[in-house]
Amino acid sequence: MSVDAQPVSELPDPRNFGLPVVAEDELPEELRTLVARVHDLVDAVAHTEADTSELARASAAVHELTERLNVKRRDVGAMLERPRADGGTDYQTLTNVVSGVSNPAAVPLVLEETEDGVRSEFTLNGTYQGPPGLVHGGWIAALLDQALGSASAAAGMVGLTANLDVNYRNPTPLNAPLEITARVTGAERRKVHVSGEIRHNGEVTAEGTAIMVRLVAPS
Ligand SMILES: CCCCC/C=C\C/C=C\C/C=C\C/C=C\CCCC(=O)SCCNC(=O)CCNC(=O)[C@H](O)C(C)(C)COP(=O)(O)OP(=O)(O)OC[C@H]1O[C@@H](n2cnc3c(N)ncnc32)[C@H](O)[C@@H]1OP(=O)(O)O
Repeated sequence: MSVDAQPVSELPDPRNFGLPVVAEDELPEELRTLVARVHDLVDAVAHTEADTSELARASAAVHELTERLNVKRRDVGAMLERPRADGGTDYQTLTNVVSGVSNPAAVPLVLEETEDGVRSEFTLNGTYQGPPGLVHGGWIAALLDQALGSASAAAGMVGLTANLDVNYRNPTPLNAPLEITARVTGAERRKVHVSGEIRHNGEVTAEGTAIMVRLVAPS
């Protein structure tokens, strides 16, 4: 495969796409704590066997809380801006459902840059259940999509997924340590070819390839 697309050193500025940007240090620690607690709450609700009066009390409390938080809402599409170790700037969608820092539904997946791409270790609780005790295949695809897109972005080539191909090799367990890795394998014009895997105890449970099509900032 030919590699004739030169990676750009800087990611495109989301402001050029009309998106609001939030600096990482503007994000209060209290929000991060709330996100982590609501993440645990979802798992608790999914699995609770509390009695009906307890359920009614919890339901009223959550409803009241939702109304309070909705009084002041962030724009959809807000991007989180943070400095990179190499002096550049990294951007992430703040509410991304797989890795968004402010999204309690997110895994959350914290992808670190490696020599050849990106990598993360993570564990999925019962919220992500598909077959009994196993991770839902759609979420496996979402995790791979995120890692593949991040590998492309880490190489300076931010794009949208045009094509995603996933093979499920072995069941992916809940509540067990998992590893995800992804890298760019080639690029031609605006197409970026990426591949990645999810592993449990070193064994591949799922692998994926994708074609990301690089974004062109509006002029
Ligand atoms: C939105 C602004 C964001 C600003 C961001 C700034 C900074 C962000 C920084 C970091 C982000 C970090 C990480 C990102 C991590 C994860 C991302 C998650 C990824 C997703 O979750 S993303 C959601 C799902 N995704 C979509 O929502 C896409 C819907 N779709 C489209 O929006 C268009 O379809 C598009 C844009 C894909 C292409 O459209 P287009 O008009 O721009 O390009 P065009 O058609 O000319 O194709 C150009 C070349 O791609 C080939 N090509 C096209 N389609 C193909 C296909 N299906 N299969 C194989 N090849 C294909 C053609 O054959 C041609 O190839 P060739 O050069 O060889 O002729």
